[in-house]
Amino acid sequence: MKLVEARALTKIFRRPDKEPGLRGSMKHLLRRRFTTMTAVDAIDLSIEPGEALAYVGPNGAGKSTTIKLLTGIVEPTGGEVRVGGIVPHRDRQANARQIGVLFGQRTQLWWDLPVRESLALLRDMYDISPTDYQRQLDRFDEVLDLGALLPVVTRKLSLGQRMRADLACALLHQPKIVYLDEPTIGLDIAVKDRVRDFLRQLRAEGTTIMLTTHDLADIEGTCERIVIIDDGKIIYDGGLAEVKDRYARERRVHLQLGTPITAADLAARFPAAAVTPGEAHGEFTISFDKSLLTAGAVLTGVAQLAEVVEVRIDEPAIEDVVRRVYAGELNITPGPADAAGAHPPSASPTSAHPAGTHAASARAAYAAGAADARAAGVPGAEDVTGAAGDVDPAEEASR
Ligand SMILES: Nc1ncnc2c1ncn2[C@@H]1O[C@H](COP(=O)(O)OP(=O)(O)OP(=O)(O)O)[C@@H](O)[C@H]1O
Repeated sequence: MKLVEARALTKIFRRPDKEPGLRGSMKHLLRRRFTTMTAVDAIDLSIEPGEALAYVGPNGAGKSTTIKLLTGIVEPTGGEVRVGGIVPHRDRQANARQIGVLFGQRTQLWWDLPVRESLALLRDMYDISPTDYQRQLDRFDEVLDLGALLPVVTRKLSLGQRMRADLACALLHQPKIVYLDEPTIGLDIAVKDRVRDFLRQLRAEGTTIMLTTHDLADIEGTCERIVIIDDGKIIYDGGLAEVKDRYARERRVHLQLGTPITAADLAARFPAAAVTPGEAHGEFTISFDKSLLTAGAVLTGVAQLAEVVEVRIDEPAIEDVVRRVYAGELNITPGPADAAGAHPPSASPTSAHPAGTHAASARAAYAAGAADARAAGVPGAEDVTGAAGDVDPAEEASR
């Protein structure tokens, strides 16, 4: 049985369209206007128990809203969703027992309490036995070095320490599935590595994981499936390795040669490749499509022309691939494996989307390498709260 099953799941937010200031508020009172925003647009998504899924997309694509729909914090405008057989927004308490959630941008720890007290409160809320509780604390101490953080008041934790404590909170009750929304955001490299190690360990233990991130290094080694969402629609759902294979065919061989040779000599030897000279004398990069040439053939060919002193071969990171998808350079459509496979892409309609311009600007920000489009002022990027207040009150009233 599928653990998560969503069919045509849709969330449309309504935002009051009001001019600023008191005058704007008065006008809005007399004549109420709203702008609608389709944050999640008829997505189909299923997750098997034990799967680790990367859910990626540009700012404003609908990732956090999907997670909120799966947690029950937000009620869908259309479609169906079940997690472990439970409809999340109808039975939030029962759903909470089977899920763990981490929103990297906010904490679920009590701000003025020591971490130990927050965990004890969660223990009581989830009705965890003393033995299970102690076993979990021991485990978190081992993998997250939690012990040192237990007596510290949340507001005194650094961001990295807070994230480790939040991970412990999300997993304390051994949930069936854990949703991790940007678990490495703002962390330094050392703490990121630690969190990534922890994710890999969770994966190895068979925990079902849904991971959203802008840092695609987070998903390598943890997720074998990638779902790409853009403009509220799922535009790709398939294997991570397959995406890399199909859309990341470029290889780069960086060479340091010991014999005087020109880029033109190398280019003449490899007509199917692009040759770029490096800054230092004898340095060259040969780029090619791996379906046309192999790194082995390049090395053999170069060795016939010159002495090879050093070699490095680069594969594109998945981040480059996804960035190209966002930038519209690559047209990802489901391949034969997807069409027949376990994760068919969303059959969502391709109607004009009110978020189009917004998403286009987010795509541009992402494509330009902006790791966080908040810095680029993408609207709505900070407009995410983890509370029930997420649901637009006007929208609720209109139901
Ligand atoms: N409570 C809300 N009221 C109105 N619009 C909202 C609300 N929450 C989200 N949105 C809008 O829905 C769209 C999707 O937002 P969401 O937070 O799901 O995107 P995201 O992919 O998680 O983006 P990010 O990477 O920036 O976190 C955005 O345009 C956002 O402004």
